Amino acid sequence: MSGPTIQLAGGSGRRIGGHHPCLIVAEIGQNHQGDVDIAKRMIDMAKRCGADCVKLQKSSLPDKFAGSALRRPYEGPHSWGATYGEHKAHLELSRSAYRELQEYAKQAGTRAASLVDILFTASAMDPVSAEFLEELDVPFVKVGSGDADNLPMISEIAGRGRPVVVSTGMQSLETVRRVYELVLRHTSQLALLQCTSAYPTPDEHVHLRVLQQYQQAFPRTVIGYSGHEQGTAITVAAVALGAKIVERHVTLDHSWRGSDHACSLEPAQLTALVSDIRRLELALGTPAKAVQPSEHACWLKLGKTVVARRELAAGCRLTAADLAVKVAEPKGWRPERLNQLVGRRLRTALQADDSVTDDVLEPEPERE
Ligand SMILES: CC(=O)N[C@H](C=O)[C@@H](O)[C@H](O)[C@H](O)COP(=O)(O)O
Ligand SMILES: C=C(OP(=O)(O)O)C(=O)O
Repeated sequence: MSGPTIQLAGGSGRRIGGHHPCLIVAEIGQNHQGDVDIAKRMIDMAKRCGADCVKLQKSSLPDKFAGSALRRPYEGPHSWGATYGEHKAHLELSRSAYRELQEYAKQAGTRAASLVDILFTASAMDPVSAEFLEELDVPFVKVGSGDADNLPMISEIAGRGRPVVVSTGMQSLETVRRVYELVLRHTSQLALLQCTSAYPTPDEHVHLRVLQQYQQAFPRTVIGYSGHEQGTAITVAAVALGAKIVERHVTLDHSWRGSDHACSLEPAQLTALVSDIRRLELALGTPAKAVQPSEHACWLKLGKTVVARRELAAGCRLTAADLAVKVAEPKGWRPERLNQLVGRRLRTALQADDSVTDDVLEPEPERE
């Protein structure tokens, strides 16, 4: 069974889920440090490393945060202002910057000498930003974990029919089920991502097996993974467990100021992640067990065959004690059929270690 798929919007023509390659999303988030030029460098980096999509986080600050949250002091090594409001204002890119970056992403393929562009989208951090992303005609709207229980906003987004990808950090299975049922009332274009919202996430809090739980509990949707752990191995494993979208924060430098850099992938890691996922997809193959053409050379060199255990005269009737299993030339009878040789008569004499081939045997007597 190939499983549900989503047709991405915005003219990309791409599908995700089913047998389609895993969509690899490079989450720029706010790692652009509030600087459009860094965001552009990150788009080019993501394209060069082979990611399918870049993603930012769009907020309208007074719509995402109450005054109390904007006024709270925010001091520390990752802060860009004395209050959380100042910090977030520094990191928020304007609507015109988003338009500029969307155009820039459209040309990313050309700059990387590739025929394929990189998809560009963002998470809608509030309903006003969700409307803006609709205007931008993004391939899908991302709903981050902080909004996974924001059913009013999710309902509005799903009502517009554009594919929606919901991360489910900080949520219970019951909440995720509500999201699933709500979105499916509007559209089938839904993906649910297992996520743990801890930066970085301790390995024991990742729970990749939730992917299997989601596949069973939410069979009509595409399942994926948004990771905040360190390194790439766990995200590759998520694909082995069936994730059809993976999202990871990316950075140009782990040591930069900002809460997300520590769990973000630098370019070499992103390249390795993409290459490992693509190798894994090939390696997952099909459930059909079959001898592969590439195994032939090994079989010729090391495959076993039935041989004479000792010198045997022409005309003798073979017993199990006459036969052994060894690597030999030429290939003769396969060891799994050794029992069928017992009672057969030899047409030609054999030396010890000679292969038992069809042409050393008298024809099998006709059965009555
Ligand atoms: C839950 C959620 O939105 N998480 C986002 C996505 O993973 C994060 O990127 C946050 O925006 C980021 O960690 C916030 O950091 P600060 O509070 O230092 O701006
Ligand atoms: C918070 C976000 O995502 P996640 O919950 O997947 O980290 C986001 O995309 O803005």
